[in-house]
Amino acid sequence: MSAEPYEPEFQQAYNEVYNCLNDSTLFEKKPVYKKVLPIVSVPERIIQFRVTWENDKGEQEVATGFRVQFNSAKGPYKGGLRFHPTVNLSVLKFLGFEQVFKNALTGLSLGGAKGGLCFDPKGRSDSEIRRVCYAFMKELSRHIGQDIDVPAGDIQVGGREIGFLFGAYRHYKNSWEGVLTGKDLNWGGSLIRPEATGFGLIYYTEAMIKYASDNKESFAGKRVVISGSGNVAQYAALKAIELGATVLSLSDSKGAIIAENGITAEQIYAIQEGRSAWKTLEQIIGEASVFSEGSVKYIAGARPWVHVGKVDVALPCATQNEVSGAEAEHLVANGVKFVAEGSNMGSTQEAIDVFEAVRVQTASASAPAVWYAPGKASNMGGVAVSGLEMAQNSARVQWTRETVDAELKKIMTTCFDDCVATSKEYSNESNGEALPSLVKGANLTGFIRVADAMLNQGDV
Ligand SMILES: NC(=O)C1=CN([C@@H]2O[C@H](COP(=O)(O)OP(=O)(O)OC[C@H]3O[C@@H](n4cnc5c(N)ncnc54)[C@H](OP(=O)(O)O)[C@@H]3O)[C@@H](O)[C@H]2O)C=CC1
Ligand SMILES: N=C(CCC(=O)O)C(=O)O
Repeated sequence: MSAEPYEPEFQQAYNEVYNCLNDSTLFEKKPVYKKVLPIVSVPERIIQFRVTWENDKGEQEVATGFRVQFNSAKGPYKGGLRFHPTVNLSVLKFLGFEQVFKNALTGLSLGGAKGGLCFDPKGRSDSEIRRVCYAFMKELSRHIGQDIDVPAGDIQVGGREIGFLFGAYRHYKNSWEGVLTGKDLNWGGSLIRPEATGFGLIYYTEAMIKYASDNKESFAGKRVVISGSGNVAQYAALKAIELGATVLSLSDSKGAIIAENGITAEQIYAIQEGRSAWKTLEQIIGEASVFSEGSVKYIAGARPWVHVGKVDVALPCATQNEVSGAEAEHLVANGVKFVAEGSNMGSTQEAIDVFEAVRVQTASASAPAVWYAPGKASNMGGVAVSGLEMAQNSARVQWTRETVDAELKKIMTTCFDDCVATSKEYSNESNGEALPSLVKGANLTGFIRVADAMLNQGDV
């Protein structure tokens, strides 16, 4: 498929799905699906709009906003909003395309979408962020609704932004409805939603560890390298520590922190607090008392993958294409056994090829192997709990923390089982001893569910 204009991120996301479907027996066993891919890879609707506001200096600023409503065959459009200067149509089409199949993997009635604004909120006041959110929602509110399209957070869209966006929608539409997820607990939010992506990533990875070790191993004692230091990275690190792992790193766009003896929960809370004031990791570890003993080092301009020694688990939790082919080779050389993405398309195709090549070459499932999970499966916990928030909103109730966490864990482990089963069902690999391919299993499972809905409803 040649995408015009040049859209490298979307092309990469499309190629991954295309290659997984073609490198399996799916089209041989069920030829009807061949005609679906060209259709499902075109968004149902793309909305692009001007956003303008007064900044803190009283100057008028302008930026371009988007909402890519990719597919609604399985439910209302559902997906995050990203506020970042790298936001463009290629990035949002890749994110929306991933979201279609990710949301299908939850087993919930959710379509796929993604949106955002080409804008850098860093260092801006709450008041200016509010003005931006109201200006953004002034247009977006024409195109969304609890049964139409339900946005949520993503990079640099967190609880504060969801609050302003929700208030804007309520004022513009005179309607209180579950039109956004990630809301505050005091007005329709769900317990566990802030933690959901990170916790779900750990639950999925735990399922990988247990399967590959015949239930003999868990996170306990594992050395874990994590990138990012935002919402996903923080809660993935906290849950990994709770399960007995040693978290060796976190990072941001300026550099990485490395702790050979592990980062503590208290240090993660200090990072959480510092980031809310737009502080960088370097500033935080230089100022917060919990870092004063000096056991954590900062490396400017670095990603953590090549700065940790022996490692068992790698969890990319920052942004797309944050693990290169060379970094993947370094991780494999340093003993990594499990790679699971918290970020969307966190690994380059070259990195995926490295991980998958080691998996296939493995003589037997019990031998040391590298097992890679794509974000559409392993980071699906966020949108899954968003779906649970929508269910609570529809029933006008709020479930307990334990209920939501148990449901999240069940959704993640069921998704893992589905990926394994589908990979085995449509495998064309001769090495029957190798671990199943989770990237193929995830893409085929999500695609089949969406394709069946589209075929049933006359989309194809
Ligand atoms: N929030 C959610 O519900 C979900 C998020 N995701 C994905 O997880 C990833 C992280 O999202 P989230 O934690 O919510 O976002 P946050 O904004 O909370 O944190 C993002 C982190 O990634 C870093 N980062 C962002 N862009 C870049 C870049 N271009 N280069 C290097 N580092 C970068 C940020 O550093 P800095 O602060 O310096 O910019 C920050 O540490 C994204 O890929 C997102 O799409 C996936 C599923 C659900
Ligand atoms: N940013 C998210 C969360 C989307 C959602 O909760 O609707 C993602 O799944 O990438």
